[in-house]
Amino acid sequence: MSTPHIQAEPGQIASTVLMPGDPLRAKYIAEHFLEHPVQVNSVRNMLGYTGKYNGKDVTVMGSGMGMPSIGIYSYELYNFYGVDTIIRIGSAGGLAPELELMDLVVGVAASTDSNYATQFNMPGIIAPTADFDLAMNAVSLCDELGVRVMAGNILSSDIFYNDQKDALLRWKSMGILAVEMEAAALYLNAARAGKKALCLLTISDKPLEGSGLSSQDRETGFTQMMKVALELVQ
Ligand SMILES: O=P(O)(O)O[C@H]1O[C@H](CO)[C@@H](O)[C@H]1O
Ligand SMILES: O=c1cc[nH]c(=O)[nH]1
Repeated sequence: MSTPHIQAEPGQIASTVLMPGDPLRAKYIAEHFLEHPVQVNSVRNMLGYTGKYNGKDVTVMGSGMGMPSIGIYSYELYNFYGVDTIIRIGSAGGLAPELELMDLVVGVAASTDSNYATQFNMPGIIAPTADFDLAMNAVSLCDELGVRVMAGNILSSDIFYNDQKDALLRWKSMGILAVEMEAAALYLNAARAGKKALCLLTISDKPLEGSGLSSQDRETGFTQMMKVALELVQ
């Protein structure tokens, strides 16, 4: 079996998948953290690897940027490959004043400006949420490791360069901690499939202040988040 976007054979994908947006971040994690990594996907260069971490099977695969992209990959992983848990490990723009570059954020819920949820035809507004145990365990692990972390509501936006200059300020005024571009679709696909998801983020930018990390740091610099995510693998 393969899908239009994933060439892996059945059994080549572990029940837990770590998903950075950047496929080169997936390659970096496989090469630096996994034992015996095997490449299981290269369709569209969306690199995926399966290996072991502390004796446990884990797959690391890119999601691409934005909700249409992670919507495709998470749907296929949950529904065609029997994946149980997807942990997104992404970069984000910090909105909460307490957040500094390289701090971690646990996305307990993902507010959004996207229409992704309309396909589910809910009779109201559904709140895309993380798996509670995964979120709690991630915060505990950060505390144990002495990693600075905040947990709460994040924004999954369709728009990186927004013409509405006050949009982020308005989300910030409602307590949104950070902005990224995938978690809401991931959480909704997990809910629909009856599966688990979490979005862990590293603050790579302070968009309201104009500071940010280099592209190289975004590819390889997020080792604390990578370790926390790998420790969450059951
Ligand atoms: O670093 P990743 O995981 O790609 O996440 C963030 O970075 C990209 C934008 O630069 C978007 O995908 C956003 O969600
Ligand atoms: O969506 C994103 C991701 C990283 N940094 C941002 O400012 N926005």
